[in-house]
Amino acid sequence: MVLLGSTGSIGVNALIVAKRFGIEVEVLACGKNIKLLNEQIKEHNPKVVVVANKEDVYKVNHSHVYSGEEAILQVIEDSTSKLVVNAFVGFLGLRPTLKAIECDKKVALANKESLVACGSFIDTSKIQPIDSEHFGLWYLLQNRPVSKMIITASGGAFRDWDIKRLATATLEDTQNHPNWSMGQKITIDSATMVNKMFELLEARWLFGEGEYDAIIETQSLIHAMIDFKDGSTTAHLANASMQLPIAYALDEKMDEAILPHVDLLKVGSLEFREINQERYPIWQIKEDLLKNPQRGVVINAANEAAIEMFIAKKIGFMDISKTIINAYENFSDALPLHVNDIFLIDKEVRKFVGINR
Ligand SMILES: NC(=O)C1=CN([C@@H]2O[C@H](COP(=O)(O)OP(=O)(O)OC[C@H]3O[C@@H](n4cnc5c(N)ncnc54)[C@H](OP(=O)(O)O)[C@@H]3O)[C@@H](O)[C@H]2O)C=CC1
Ligand SMILES: CC(=O)[C@@H](O)[C@H](O)COP(=O)(O)O
Ligand SMILES: [Mn+2]
Repeated sequence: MVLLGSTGSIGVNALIVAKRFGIEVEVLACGKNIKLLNEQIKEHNPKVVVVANKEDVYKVNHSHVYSGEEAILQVIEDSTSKLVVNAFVGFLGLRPTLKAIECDKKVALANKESLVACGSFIDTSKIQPIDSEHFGLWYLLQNRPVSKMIITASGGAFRDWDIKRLATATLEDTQNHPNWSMGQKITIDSATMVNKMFELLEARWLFGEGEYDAIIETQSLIHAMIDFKDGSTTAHLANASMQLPIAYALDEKMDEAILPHVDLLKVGSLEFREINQERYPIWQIKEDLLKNPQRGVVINAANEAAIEMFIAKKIGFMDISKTIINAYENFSDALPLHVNDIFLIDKEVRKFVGINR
């Protein structure tokens, strides 16, 4: 397989699963964590390696090392693997997703920003999602009429904070996720509830038009539920580990125990909450966005630009959602008609956010 983002939270888990299934690793690509990359090279013996920066190439213990975005695309094109695992974070992951599909490879897709920004131009028949909620929906779907698909949210780091304190939340505070250990960006997205908004869009592109919604389940043991037209509701429960969705994305014939079952007697009770617009202002645009999913490119770009400013301490935590909503309103008529428009709109939105902060 080709593994993009090998040093991240998903990448590390993907290598554990690949080793267990005896899947050969042809390519490893990452950003700046060369120490971990060198350990991965030793253990997985890839044919080719790609890092973000030219200055790091000499630090990598391998004879075929390339750097930069163009090299990633070239390496995908040259690879013989039929599977690309895309675990890059952010808009950076989109071109590799498009390239892998163009090369007729199957994409095990963790990089949700690809679908959020460009879902209308992505052939989802080539994609197996690595996201716990979409894996849950995929697992539950059967040939019966569906009334609604529901995904769950943990509520993120601030679900129990007094709302008045949220404006003062720091980057460090955002990283205090109640249930999952993930990369920095998605953990911020979880705290703002942008992650769940992204996941509703992701679901819309993966499973088609229909009713989608999200609720909070505080332990992240239920990942997805389906309301069927007949009045039945089914739920997907699994312990909070990405190794299960990854295992299915890597091996369709998966027939072994990956996780211990959820022990409901130990769990005792589950708590559900509504997603409140005062705590999570991004939820104000949920209905409109689900009616206009092609506008995901705007919220993705505004979110990435706002997070950069939050990390640089130029804006506060609650300004992230404000920035996204402001950009969403300003770019109300931005309709991508071609895949190239996605890259143009992305650039324009980032410029707008930079000027209007
Ligand atoms: N973590 C999770 O449980 C889940 C994650 N996802 C999605 O999966 C994706 C990855 O998330 P996660 O693993 O948490 O993120 P991480 O931040 O942990 O990992 C991101 C990976 O991308 C690499 N990377 C970052 N910038 C560059 C660059 N410029 N060039 C090349 N590589 C780069 C990083 O390299 P390095 O660290 O070496 O700089 C790292 O390998 C995201 O889209 C996220 O939303 C979806 C569901 C669950
Ligand atoms: C593990 C996974 O799939 C994440 O997307 C997770 O859902 C994030 O947690 P939140 O539910 O807090 O957004
Ligand atoms: Mn998820």
